This record gives sequence, C-alpha cells and structure tokens, in this order.
Amino acid sequence: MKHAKTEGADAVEVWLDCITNFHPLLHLKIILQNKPLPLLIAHRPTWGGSLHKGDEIMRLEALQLAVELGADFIEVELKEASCLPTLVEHRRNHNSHGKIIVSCYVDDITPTQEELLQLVALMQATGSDIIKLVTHAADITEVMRIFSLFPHCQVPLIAYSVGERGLISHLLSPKFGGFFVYGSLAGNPIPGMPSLESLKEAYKLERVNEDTKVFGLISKPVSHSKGPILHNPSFRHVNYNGIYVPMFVDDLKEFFSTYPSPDFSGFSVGIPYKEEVLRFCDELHPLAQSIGAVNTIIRRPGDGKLVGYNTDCEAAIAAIEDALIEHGCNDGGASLGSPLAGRLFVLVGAGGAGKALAFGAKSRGARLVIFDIDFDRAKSLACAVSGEAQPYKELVNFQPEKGAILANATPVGMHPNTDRIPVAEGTLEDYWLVFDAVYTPRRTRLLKEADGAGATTVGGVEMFLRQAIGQFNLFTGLEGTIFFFSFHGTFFLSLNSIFSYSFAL
Ligand SMILES: O=C1C[C@@](O)(C(=O)O)C[C@@H](O)[C@@H]1O
Repeated sequence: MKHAKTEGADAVEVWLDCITNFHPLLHLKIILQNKPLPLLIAHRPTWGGSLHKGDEIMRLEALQLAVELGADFIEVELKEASCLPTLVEHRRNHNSHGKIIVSCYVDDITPTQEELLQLVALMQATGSDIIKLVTHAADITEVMRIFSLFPHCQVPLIAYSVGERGLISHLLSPKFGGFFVYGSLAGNPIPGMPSLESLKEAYKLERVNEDTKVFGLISKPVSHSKGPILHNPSFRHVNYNGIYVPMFVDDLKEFFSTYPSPDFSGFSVGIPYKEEVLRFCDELHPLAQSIGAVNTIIRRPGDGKLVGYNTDCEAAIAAIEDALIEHGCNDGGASLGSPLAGRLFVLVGAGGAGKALAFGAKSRGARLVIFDIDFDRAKSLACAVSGEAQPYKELVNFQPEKGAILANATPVGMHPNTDRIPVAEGTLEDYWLVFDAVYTPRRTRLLKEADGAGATTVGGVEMFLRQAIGQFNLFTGLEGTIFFFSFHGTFFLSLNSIFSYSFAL
C-alpha cells in the first residue's frame, strides 16, 4: 500500500484471498488501521479464480468485517449479489461509509452491445453504489462497446477490457467517464494492464477529460513504441488537451469504421500499415501520395475527412544528412546542396519506411540500389526512383563502392529479435554511413557491427524524433514550437524555446 502511495496511486486494491494464512480480524485490522490511501477490499470467491481456501460463509464474514472496520470500497461479484442487503445493513449498523462495488468478469468473447447493456442494467438493479465490468478484448474494436456503456449507466461505472488490444479501455476511461483506472505496481506487471508509473508519468490521466482529443499509434505490434513518452509530455507543455495512446490494430477497415468520431483526431501509422492505410485516407498530401506511404493521419476538423501525410521521409533523410555534415562528409555533391547527392544509397526493405527513404534519397540526388525479400516490391520501388533492384539473396555478397550509405528499413533486429542483422557483417566496412530505422533497441546489432567496421552510424531514434516532431506540428497545428537536441545519449525536447523535457529513449 505504501508503494502504491509512493508511486502516486489515489486508492489501492487488496485481494484478501492472496494473503497467506489469512486471519480476518488480525489482518483486516492491520490493513485498515494503517491504510495510507483509500482502500478497496476484494475477497474473490473460489469460482471467481480466487486462492481462498475457507468456505463461503467465512469469506462473506471477512467482507462484513471489512465494512465494519472502515474499508472505503468493498467488491462483490454479481453472482453473489444476494449478500448485498446484509452488507448494506452491516454498514448502517456500524455507521460505516464504505461503497459497495458489484462486479462482473466476462472471460469469453466480448458480449454484444445489447448483452453488455443488459449486464449493466442487472448490476445496477442490485442497488450497488458502483458497478464494475471487465471483459477481454480480442480486437480493439470491441473496446468501443465498453466506451458506449458509460452514458447509459446511472451509477459510477468502472469498465475495461484486459489484453494488449484492450489497453485504450484503461487509458481513455477518464474521457468517457470511468470511475477508476487500474494500474499495476512497479515490479508486479499485470498482463494487459498499464503500469501505474505510465499512468502517472506518461499519460497523466488526471488531466484527461471529455474534451481531450485522442491521438493513437495504429500498429501491430505496438508496445515497442516510444511515441507515448514523447507526444504526451509535449502536448502538456504547450497546454494542448490531447492524449496519445498505442492502438493494437488487426484490421484497418474495422478500426476506422468503429472509431469515426471527431474525438479520435489523428493517428500515427506504424508497421505493417503504412502502405495499406492509403486506402482509408480521403485525401493525401502530395509527398505521401508520391511516396505511396502514410505515417500520419489527421481527421480534418471541418469535414471529418482523413488526410494522410508522410513525416518519415524528411525525418530519415535529415537524420542522415545531419550526420554526414557533422562528420565532415561534404565531398561529392555538397555543391548540389546535399551531402547525399551523387552518393550510392543501398536500401534494404521496400515497405512503408523503405519507400520514404528511397524517395527522400532520390530527391537529394543519391543513386539507389534496393533489396527486399519480395523482389517484385524491390523492382517496383526501384522503378519509381530510377534505381536498381537486386535479389535479396545477393545482399550477403553485395560489396558497395567506397563512401556508400546503407539504410535498413526492415524490422530485422527490432526487439525482441535483437540478435538479428539484415546484412552480412563482412560487407560493412566499405560503407561511409550506416542507418537503421529500427529504434528499439537504440543500438541495434547492425549499428554495433557497423561501428566496429569503422562506419559512421545513425540510429532510428534520430529519425523517430524528427518524424514525431512533424506529427506534433500536424496534430496540434502549432508549427515550430518544438525542437530537440541530444547530449550524451539523453534527448532534450525544447518547447516554445523555454522548456526542456529530457528523456532517454
Ligand atoms: O516509424 C515510425 C515509428 C512509429 O511506428 C512508432 O514506433 O512510434 C510511429 C510512426 O508514425 C513512425 O513513422
């Protein structure tokens, strides 16, 4: 309980059935007399997956004792709601004020909207003070059914979906009127539940309200993204009422048709959707159109149309150019304006990120050689940027001319497969610069090997930050208020030139 308080919780939940050798009077006195925070007591029944060893009478007596000793909230399951009158009477007799929560955990597939509404009505009919509904999200679209319950509930409602696809049910709960948001304590992660630390530090849910605009990263996987720790503090420091959340999406069509509300104001688009998402945009920025990949979508306020942009292209190329200039490599095409001009640019990966890099490199006058596991995809990108495609199997032997640039735009080497490398180590020494679009981990195996081979290296974080700043400008309309710089591995965001927010990525 003290840890919860230190980590910033507003209340703490204790499961009595998890206390070893539970002795109701002894333990409840200790817990309730020393509670540093409002306390929610649950004593789950054996049929509800509990570790409780005694009988049902003992369990309900322990709950009564919790009421008597001043627990702030007592949770009982819908199936045992018949004990509610006894608990309420006990509360009256002991002049206690604990609120009673009636809960329902649905383990199977998420019920339909009608079924959920019936459940909510049933729970309300028990006369409980608060109701709690927990489902399991097999798809992010099921979470919408949870959000739409809130306006129909006359008593405070706690409702969320567990599982990675249900994460937004927790993070957006304050926007829709949820009574509690649950977070796990440091060192005790609970699958499918955000950590208390992330709720307090990154998301700061206490600031979220019904007017908060939602921005999300549509991706699969999504948990690797550092977007939330960058966008959320940035919003706050310019007083923009927005929240940025990871959205694990399986089906773009279903997703966009389930979340058409203007409250869902914009999106980042990650792997594997940067190309497929074009079909769902009503309009495209000319750069995104020519690249054929979108990593940012804005829902235009006036007409609700989805407009697709690409902030990856300039971000990746600027990261590479900055490094070339910083390391004094302004030979060759410098006179043409870019240190990339005339240089050989070897690109591995012709997907969404690869296309952005290829168009960017071509726009700076580089010569491209493109590899992709799908040779047809490599050929069509090569054709679009007047480059050359080579079969993927040739990559292990490909020896570039001296001074070339290598860019990895595949997810090879990304967490958790960090021992993987997209090219043969022995071919690295002729590259002047090696860039990796992967940013988790920060130093990928490719970058470490390239370092060892003497190349200048540029990590995906450099691109990630730059593309995110482009997104921030589009999301908020506050062009030019945010800058970043790095110093000894720590990044500093400077907002409106006055505030610096630092973080390690
Ligand atoms: O490539 C990236 C990274 C990203 O997918 C993320 O991990 O946060 C977000 C995308 O918008 C961006 O283009």
